[in-house]
Parts: sequence; C-alpha cells; structure tokens
Amino acid sequence: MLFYVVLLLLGAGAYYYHFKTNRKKIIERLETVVQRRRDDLAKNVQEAKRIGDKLDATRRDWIAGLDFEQLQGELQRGHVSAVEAVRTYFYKGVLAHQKTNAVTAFILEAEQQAEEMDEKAKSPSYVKPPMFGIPLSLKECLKVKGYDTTRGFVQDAYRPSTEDSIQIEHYKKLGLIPFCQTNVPQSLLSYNCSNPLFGTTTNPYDSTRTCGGSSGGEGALIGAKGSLIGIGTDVGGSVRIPCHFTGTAGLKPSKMRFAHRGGGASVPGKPMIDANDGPMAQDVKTNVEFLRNVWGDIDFQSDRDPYCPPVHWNESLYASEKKLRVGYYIDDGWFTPTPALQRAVLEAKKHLEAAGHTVVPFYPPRLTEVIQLYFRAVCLDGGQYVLNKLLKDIIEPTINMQVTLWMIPTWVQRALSYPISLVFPRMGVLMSSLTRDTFELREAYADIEAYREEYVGLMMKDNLDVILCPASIMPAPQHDIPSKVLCGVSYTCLYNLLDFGAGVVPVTKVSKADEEKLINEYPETDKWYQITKKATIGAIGMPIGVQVAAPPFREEAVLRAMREIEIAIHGK
Ligand SMILES: CCCCCC/C=C\CCCCCCCC(=O)NCCO
Repeated sequence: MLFYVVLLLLGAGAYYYHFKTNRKKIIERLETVVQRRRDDLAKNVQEAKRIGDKLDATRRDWIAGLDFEQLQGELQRGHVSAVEAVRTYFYKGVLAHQKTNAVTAFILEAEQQAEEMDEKAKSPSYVKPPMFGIPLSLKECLKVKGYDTTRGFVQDAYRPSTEDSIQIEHYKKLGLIPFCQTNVPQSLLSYNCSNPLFGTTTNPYDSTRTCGGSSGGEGALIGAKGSLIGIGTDVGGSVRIPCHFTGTAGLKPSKMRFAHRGGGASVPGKPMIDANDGPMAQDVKTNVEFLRNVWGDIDFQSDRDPYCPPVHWNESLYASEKKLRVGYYIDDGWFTPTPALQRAVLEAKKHLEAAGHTVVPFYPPRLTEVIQLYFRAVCLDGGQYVLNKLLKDIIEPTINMQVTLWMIPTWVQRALSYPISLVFPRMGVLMSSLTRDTFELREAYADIEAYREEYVGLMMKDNLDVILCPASIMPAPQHDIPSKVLCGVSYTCLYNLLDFGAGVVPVTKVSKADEEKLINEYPETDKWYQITKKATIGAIGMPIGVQVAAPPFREEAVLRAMREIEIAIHGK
C-alpha cells in the first residue's frame, strides 16, 4: 500500500515539475514577444501622433469639437476632408490612449484611405457614401486585413488577419475609415480590460477603476472623446457594461442582424449564447444614425453571408407615434444593484412616462436558474477551450477567478457546491453551473428554449414593447473586481441568453446621497455583496447608464426608448 502511495506521490511530483518547467519556458519565450509588441505599439503611437500633428492646430481643434452629426454634415458638404477627419482622430485617439491605454494599434493606412476617398470626391459624378470620411474605432478581436486579433493572448501576436471581415468591408463601403483597434481582457470572457500583451485599460473618469469589458478599449476611447463611433462585441454584456462604466451609449443587437462570416468569436461553437457585434458612441443619436445606414444597406451583408437575413432598418418602428408599453425592474432577484443604478432606472422611468409612455412593473422569472443556464451554455465544454489557450500563454492575473474555476474539474466543483451553498448559496449556484455531460447540456439547451418562450410570453401577455432595467450591479469598480464578482453580469447576460436586442444609455452619475444609501442600506449578506459595496464606496461622480431590451428584430424600438431618455435628459 505504502509503495503505491509513494509511487502516486512521485508521479504527481514529476507531473507538477514538468508542468512548472514547461510553463516557465512558455512564459520566458512570450515575455520577449510582449516586449517587442509594446515597442512596436510605442512606435505606432508616435507615428499616429506625427500624422495628427500634420493638421493646423486651430483647424484640428475646430474639427475635434464637432459631434458625429456635425462632422458627417461637414464631410458631406466638402467643408472638411476625409484626411482632415482622420488626422484629427489620430490626434484625439493618441490623447485618449495616453490617458487610458485604450489603443492596441493605430491603423496607419487610414490616412491613405482618406486621401484616396478625397481624390475620388473631386469627380463631379462621385456620390459620397452616407458616412464618408468618418473615423471608426474597432475592438481588437474584429478582423481587419493586416492587423492582429489577439484577444489578449500573447501567443496570437504577429498573426495578422489576411482579409477584412464582411462587416468591416461594409463599413468601408459606407464611407467609414477604420483608424484604430482597441484593447480587451484576455479571452474576452471578463468585464474588465487587462491582458499580458497590452496591459490594463483604465476608466477615463478614474484610472483606479476599470473601463469595463470586454469592449473596454472602445468604452475608454469613446468615453475619453478619442472616437465618435466604434464597434464592440457582446456575449454577456461586453458592449453594454463598458458603456455603463464610461458614460457612453451602445447597442448589442440580436444575433442575426449582422453577418458573422469572416468574423471571430471568444469561444466558437456555443450555439445558445448569442453574441453579436454592436456600435458604441458618445450618444444614442450616433448609434441610430450608424445603424440606420448599416441596416438600410444590409443586403451588402446578406449577399455575402446567407445566414444574415436581409432585415432592413425599420424606420416605422423607430419613428412610430404609438406610445410604448414598457416593463421595468430595479432588482432581478439574483443580485441587488447598488443604489445609483436603481435610481437611474426610476429616473428613466419618469422620463418615459413624461413622454407619454406607460411603464409597468415586470419581473424576470427565476434568475438563479438563468445564471446557471448561462454559465453552463457559455462554458459548454467546462471552459476547456479557453483553458487550453490560457495554459499556453502568460495568464492575466485579473481573471484569476475564471481560470481557477476552469481548472477545478467539474465533478469536484459539484461535490463542493453543496457544502459551500450552506454558507454561501450564490457561490453554490455558480459552482454547480458547469455541465457534467452532454445529457445535461442538451437539457440546458432545452431549458433555454423554454425560458425564451416563457419570457416573450410574459411580455406579450402584458403587451410590452421593451424592458427597462439596470445595466449592471454597480458603477465601474477597481480592475480586479469583475473576476471576483463574475455573477455580476446577470443584468446583461440574460439578454444574450434570450438573444434580445439590448442597449445602454447614460442617465446619471453616482451622488453623495447614493453613497450614503449604499453605506446604510446595501446588503452585506455574502462575500459578493461585501465586495460590491466596498468597490462602490468612493465612486461618487462615476457614470451610470440604464438598459433597454426587446425581442429580436425590434432593435429600433430599443433605440427609440433609449433616444427618448437621452432627449429628456439633454434636451437634444
Ligand atoms: C463555474 C463557472 C465558471 C465561470 C467562468 C466564467 C466564464 C465566463 C464569464 C462570463 C462573463 C461575461 C463577461 C462579458 C463577456 C463578453 O460579453 N464578451 C464578449 C465576447 O464577444
């Protein structure tokens, strides 16, 4: 017996030694890649600055002060050239990057693309596309010819895409000029924004706090006024959470409203958790103008990707005179949001009511079950795909919790979940989420289908057009918090599970009264509440958004409600 125990221990020791030595070699090799990539980025930023500085400062500052609609108009009238717009946004992008570390590469060819467009525009017969010359920022995982899509994995540096994705081709056809790529958390499966290759992107309002993720570079860049319009991706809140954390506005459409051919995914092959790309901007108005043009011309994408149905921009839904019926909630029953987030929903409710809409309570059913189904279906292989990639890389410390859970075998998590749930019930739920076998996975898929039916059934029963709810559980926390409170995505991941269109519009900022309420009334009943409360103390002045959602192909109703909230707040 003793012999076998000694043999087992020796075997385990040898395996551990081999694993450690192997990891050390991998890390040493990748550290040289990191250094090289960071040096290249520093040169790239210098070059972008040089291009931005070509423009006379007075002229540049004037163009820099134009909003999307004004710049679009000046470009259409020929009062501003595409080259001037690109140089201005290289300048503004560099400033925002210096503040937040948002950019992973400036697309230097943008200047030449702009020159060619200006040249074409000299011909009297040339009809300018609707977004002629407008600089567009892109989340790093979107495929642009000649540029990397590392998703924060060092191993994927210096493997540039050979083609633009269909969406990027389309944006160029509409006149937009991709001018930079923006940072992400390693693996994209987190709502912070740090990776070993490009480092940490910070919140433009407070550098000790995260800009959110995974489209965090976009949030930081747009929030710091370094871009007017950008594209993120969202499988659990990655467009909406950064918008909420950085005071910007964005929309995650339902899956089929964009072509996915030639695009990339964080984890390919998870059919029931629908991800999509979506626009992010300084306001809702810009998102509307962008989508009106893109979906107005969606045949371009449908012709190249037959899986993208030719569903056009629905102006009659967006501009309808018929008042909306809105269902709202301020607490999903799984994770009570901090006071500012609840107040934001109540303020948005008042704005919608003042505009003549009917707003009634709505209760999303069984969020505990939703959380389990979401994690089961998003990590459908128990996290194996991502873990395999991570073990061949330098692992980002701010996603430690995900990595730890992916490393513990599912059966061990299940065994531990019961005793843990006796003291920390919500942790018990998380630890019994990952699937044991394909039988259980099939059941989860069937349950998601049933939940979708139930949810839309409840909306139909009450004649609801859209849902209004919090965008998250808290304002932007410190960089390490999202991994510690993974289940804080309940407000956003629900709408991926349902495949609804869902967007976030900024409504308010955290006030002193919110902080007092937080200190006196916010629950401390488990570790997650304690972490959330502590992270929210000191967040006075941080932006707060609200979320609006509607079933697939009704994104225009979502945008309408978001825009009406925006008009009520800003008067324009
Ligand atoms: C036992 C459960 C283990 C859970 C491991 C965590 C896995 C996933 C965390 C999900 C958090 C989602 C954040 C948002 C991610 C997002 O939308 N990414 C966009 C990708 O296109």
